[in-house]
Amino acid sequence: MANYSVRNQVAIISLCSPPVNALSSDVRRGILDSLKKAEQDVKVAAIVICGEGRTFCVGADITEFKSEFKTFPNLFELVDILESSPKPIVAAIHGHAFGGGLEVALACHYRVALSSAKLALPEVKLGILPGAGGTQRLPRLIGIDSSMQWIAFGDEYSAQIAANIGIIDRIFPSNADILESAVQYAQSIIGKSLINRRVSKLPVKDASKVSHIMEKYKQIVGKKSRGAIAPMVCLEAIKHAALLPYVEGMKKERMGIEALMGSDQSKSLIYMFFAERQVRNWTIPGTGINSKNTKPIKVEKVAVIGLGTMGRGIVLSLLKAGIKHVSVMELNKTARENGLLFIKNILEGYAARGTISETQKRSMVDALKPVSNFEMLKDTDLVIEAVFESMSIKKDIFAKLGQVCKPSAVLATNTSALDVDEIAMVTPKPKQVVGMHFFAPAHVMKLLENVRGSKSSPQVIATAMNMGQRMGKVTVLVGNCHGFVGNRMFRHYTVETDFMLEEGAYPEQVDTVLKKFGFAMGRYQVGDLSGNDIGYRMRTKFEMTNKQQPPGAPERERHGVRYCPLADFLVESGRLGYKSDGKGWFRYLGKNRELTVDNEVTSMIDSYRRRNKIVPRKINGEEIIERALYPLINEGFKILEEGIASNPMEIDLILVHGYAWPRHTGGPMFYAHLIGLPKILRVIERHWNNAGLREPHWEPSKMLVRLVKNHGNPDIMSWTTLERETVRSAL
Ligand SMILES: CCC/C=C/C(=O)SCCNC(=O)CCNC(=O)[C@H](O)C(C)(C)COP(=O)([O-])OP(=O)([O-])OC[C@H]1O[C@@H](n2cnc3c(N)ncnc32)[C@H](O)[C@@H]1OP(=O)([O-])[O-]
Repeated sequence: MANYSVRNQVAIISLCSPPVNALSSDVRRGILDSLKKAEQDVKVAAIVICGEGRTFCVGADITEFKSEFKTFPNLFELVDILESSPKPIVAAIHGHAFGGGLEVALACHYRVALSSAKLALPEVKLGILPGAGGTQRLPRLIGIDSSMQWIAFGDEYSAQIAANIGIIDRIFPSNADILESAVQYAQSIIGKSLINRRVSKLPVKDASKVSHIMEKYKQIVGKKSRGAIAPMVCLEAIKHAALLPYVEGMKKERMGIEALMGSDQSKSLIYMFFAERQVRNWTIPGTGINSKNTKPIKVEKVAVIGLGTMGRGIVLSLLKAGIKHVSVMELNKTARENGLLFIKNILEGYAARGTISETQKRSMVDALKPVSNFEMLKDTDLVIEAVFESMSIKKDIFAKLGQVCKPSAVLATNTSALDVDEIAMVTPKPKQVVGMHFFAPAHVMKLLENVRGSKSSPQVIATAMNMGQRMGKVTVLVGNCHGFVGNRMFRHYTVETDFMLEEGAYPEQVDTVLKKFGFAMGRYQVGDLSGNDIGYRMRTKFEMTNKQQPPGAPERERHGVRYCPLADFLVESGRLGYKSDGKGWFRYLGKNRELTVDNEVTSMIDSYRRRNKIVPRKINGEEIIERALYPLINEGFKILEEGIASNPMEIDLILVHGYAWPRHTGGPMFYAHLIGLPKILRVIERHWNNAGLREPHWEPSKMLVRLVKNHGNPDIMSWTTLERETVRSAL
């Protein structure tokens, strides 16, 4: 709803829909009713629209998208009604003016804001476009170029930046009373002509350059938002602002939003939006323990052990989260000095870019406390171990931590695959131990996969979850198993793509198909970037690499299971990727490290096929997608079945935020839901029937089989409940 009052000739319409004043049908109706009152009241000479509570308005109510166009006034009707008001309207912005909220503001005749306010048209991140005149009004205020930047990427901007380019007419200090300031401002413009204040009537300044600007953004969008439809539709809509009168442009905008709203990509992105919020409410499956009934312990002092790539990023994440005491322990002098220098340089960079102030930078540097022995960690609240991935080294460290740390200290390991329970058992209090699996570089990557050991106490879990949220991470709680959720699933993707190389595909073909699907890079380019030796080291642990095999051992089999040694040959011939002189699955040439196909790799694959008498066959894009992605989805169902993740959203967040799975498909589980579970199962069963135990990753998940058998293609939100019911009724 919207509240209405009048103060000294100024009518105040305040949006009131906690917590973020989304523009539900009630709020839109409230604005319209209040506007009518203000227009009819002869004592009112100007109008202020503001938001109650913590924010101005975050835009359309996403939960009402299905009925958005049906109820009067919908948003695009409302903005035109506002703009045509004969009385001047001032938008008073604090907190956020996002999406439809900013479009309402653009329809007002003046916009004022607190300096702390943030503005954005982020609809593209929901797979739609700013369909309430945003694509038509913004270019008339700030030009085509800036509008494409704002709308096609949906990023947020400070009120000051918005003022610099002409969106905001007056900025007030962040501690000012926005309503009071806006009312005074409104009084100052009473009686002024509205002729140049109706944005839809203004010309687009850089309209003549539209084709050139459009080309520029098409290129950027093509690279940055691979496979996403909405950014291109946004660009088209903005182009129409330059080429057509406002009314015609609005018709095009409407066509654009009608095409996008309800599309699979939009559904996926909206699912992601709610998943990112839902995941804060963690739960331990089958126990009744959850975020609502468990409190974290208070964490003031944190320690990080190890200042390698992971440790440095973790320290930076803690500093950014405002932790005032971060002990860092690295026994190797060079690594310690390099690590501290790296951290300080990054902080300098943040300060130079204005991401943090000089004062904040100084206090972050002051918070760093290098320590040289375990004794010095005795009053630390949370220790995060981030040393080399070796069970014996980690056990050594945890044994020492168990001796010196206070009993309430939370002891976390940043392992990416090792058994958290085994590590915990060397301490006197395994319930204090938890996994915190960060992703490199940890100060950049949004994902934190927290691992509950079988003994981790609820309070310890709550503390790790709370710390992740304080660091601004998408923090997902998972159970303890080899590779946890992400690495466990992703392994099948690499295994199966390598099998396709054996059978007839080439790395460039596989990568092209995966990039078309939406991955920023294909599986082989990612291998080259992160280093093909990483996987090799892992395979070495399980005695699987080519070099470890005794003479005469079958080349394409390990422990009775199908195996492709091509990745081993690559590493054993020194092709680790970017870092080995630009040689990996591909060759990276020149200053820009241009990716090129390398005949050496092609010959290696060809001769391997000849040696093994494999007759190559044509593998099409559909097969590549199915074989690369479906085994991974199958593993996702096994993870749900085992209670390692408590719902599909958690799995999807991990793959999207940690493994660059394209967000606009909603993650592997949502993608499976869109494709339809019966089709997914059919393909999995076909491969399983052909390969059997030689390819165990194709063994269908029992949960997937049960869901399809009993419910066909149930809604993703019901999967875990239906599974629980089926299992319970079978007992
Ligand atoms: C149709 C014509 C064209 C117009 C299109 C649009 O405007 S499209 C819209 C374009 N606008 C956007 O895309 C903006 C989307 N919103 C955001 O990006 C962020 O909310 C924020 C950055 C504005 C504030 O972050 P923050 O960390 O301070 O807060 P928070 O994120 O935790 O949210 C608090 C609660 O509010 C909920 N909720 C939030 N927004 C909406 C909404 N629009 N609707 C419904 N609900 C919404 C959110 O789910 C959460 O609920 P929970 O979990 O407590 O039950």
